[in-house]
Amino acid sequence: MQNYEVLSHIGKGSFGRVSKIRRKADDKELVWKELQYGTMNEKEKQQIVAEVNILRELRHPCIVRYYDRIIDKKATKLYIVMEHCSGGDLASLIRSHAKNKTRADEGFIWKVLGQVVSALKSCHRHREGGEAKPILHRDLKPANILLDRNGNAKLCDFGLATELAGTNKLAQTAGVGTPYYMSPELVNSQRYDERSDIWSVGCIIYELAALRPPFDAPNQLALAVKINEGKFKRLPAVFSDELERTCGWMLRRDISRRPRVEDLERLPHLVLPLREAR
Ligand SMILES: CNC(=O)c1c(C)[nH]c(/C=C2\C(=O)Nc3ccc(Cl)cc32)c1C
Repeated sequence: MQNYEVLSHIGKGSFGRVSKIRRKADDKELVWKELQYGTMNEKEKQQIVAEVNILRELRHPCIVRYYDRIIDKKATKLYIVMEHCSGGDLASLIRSHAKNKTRADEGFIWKVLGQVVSALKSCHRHREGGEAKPILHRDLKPANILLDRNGNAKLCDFGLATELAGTNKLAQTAGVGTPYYMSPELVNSQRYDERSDIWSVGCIIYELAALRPPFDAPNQLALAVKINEGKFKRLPAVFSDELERTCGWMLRRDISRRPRVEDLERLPHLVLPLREAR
């Protein structure tokens, strides 16, 4: 703890408070997520251990970097030290556009989609010791997509991530938020897989364009009905048919008709321009 100085409290992750800190050795600005494990049950403690292990295993430019973990046994607190992203999170950006009655640029939206798909590919296609070991995020939402100082997207908060694909488990949403981004199979506690994360990405990209989620309701029961109906308004006319079609593809109710990361990578807007021949 003495190696860091707390600068400010900047948000709330799953299970804990997020603070901006300074590493005294080199003045580097980082964050830590503070977790009070003394009041956690065994399942929550296992989830925290899983989150740290997953963060340590995943190294990707579009996933917030893990630096360190500190255990304060006296206070029964765990601190996970990670990369600071000065651009904040997409939820704040969406709120700001809605407040100022402005729209996100379509090019930016495609860039965010490309970077999130790239990050998810490193999760869904994770391998360990030559064995496929897919990692599902399971809690993708605008607040869990951060922006660095150059406006590049970074996935964060693997607090509900799991290394088990396809188990018939309902995501235990630790937060109290309304599950706007939950797929039909999770809502109906049916079998799910990596394409449940893709549904959430569809909701996020839709909301970044429309400034409201595709499925909205005053309570969780009404929201579940809307998610199962699967009907949502067309994006504002300023956005291209291709963005509209791509959101519709990710928001297919039938999980087998939804794209996987490789399908999305082939979208023309996501094929990164080849470097000019030198
Ligand atoms: C309005 N939001 C902010 O100002 C903000 C900023 C500048 N950074 C963050 C959050 C994180 C940040 O900068 N790095 C992080 C790593 C892990 C997690 Cl769970 C969260 C963060 C936030 C919420």
